[in-house]
Amino acid sequence: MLAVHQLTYQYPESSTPVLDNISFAVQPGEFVSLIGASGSGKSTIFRLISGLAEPNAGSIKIGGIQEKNRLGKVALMPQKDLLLPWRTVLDNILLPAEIAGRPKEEATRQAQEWIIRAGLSGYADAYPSRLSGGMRQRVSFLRTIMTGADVLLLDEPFGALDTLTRQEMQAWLLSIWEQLGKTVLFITHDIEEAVLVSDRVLVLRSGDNCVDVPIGLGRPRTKDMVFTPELAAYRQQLTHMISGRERE
Ligand SMILES: Nc1ncnc2c1ncn2[C@@H]1O[C@H](COP(=O)(O)OP(=O)(O)OP(=O)(O)O)[C@@H](O)[C@H]1O
Repeated sequence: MLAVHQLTYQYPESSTPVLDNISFAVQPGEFVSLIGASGSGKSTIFRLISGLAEPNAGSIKIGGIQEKNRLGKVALMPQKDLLLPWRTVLDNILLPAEIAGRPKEEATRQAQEWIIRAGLSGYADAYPSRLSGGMRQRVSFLRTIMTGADVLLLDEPFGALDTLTRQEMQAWLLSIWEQLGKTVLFITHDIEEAVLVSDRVLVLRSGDNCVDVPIGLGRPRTKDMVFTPELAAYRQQLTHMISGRERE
């Protein structure tokens, strides 16, 4: 579904490339996390995949096709929810449909259905200022899926949430992902979260290619899995990989 091949990128202001010869692939319907030290280039990969910047070398294919304009095929959910404060929940969610010129009635029906399935019943006409952090992220996610894109790029969506809300949102995201069947690439700083939600974890290390770690935990995932020895072993392996200690 998504194939990144020998990607290299250097910011014009910088003297060294932030990404050097990075390759990985994500299969249709997979949930893959991207982890790595701060500054290793995770958000830059998202900028390149979503077409906000062009790589210096390498290729990005969606569904086997390399196209400059990837809008509509991939959707980016940024760290900050960027909800428009003057629009209601429903109107925020409808924004991508409006931009794409989709018929309003059909898009509204779809958005209202998602509002119910996402546990936001009764909030369609509320303004973002009335919502909790977790609710804002749900609205932001629904807006992302209303683009109709097959590949969703989620850039640390739960980074600003407290632990309990974060656990709730992880379970929520997995249940929606199971209904949607979309391909997800997910950036997180939280190794436990990466293991708990993913089929595979990609570890990005500055000046190195990324390492692919398949996660053999069964599905559905439950929050109690964080207490299992399997998860503890993955946590240790990934922590060592990020810090480079597995080479010692
Ligand atoms: N617009 C820019 N111009 C120049 N350098 C940039 C720009 N944006 C990011 N960088 C640099 O590129 C490197 C990678 O940044 P990026 O945001 O992709 O990393 P990240 O892994 O997502 O980091 P974090 O985990 O802290 O969000 C960093 O050293 C950063 O300072």
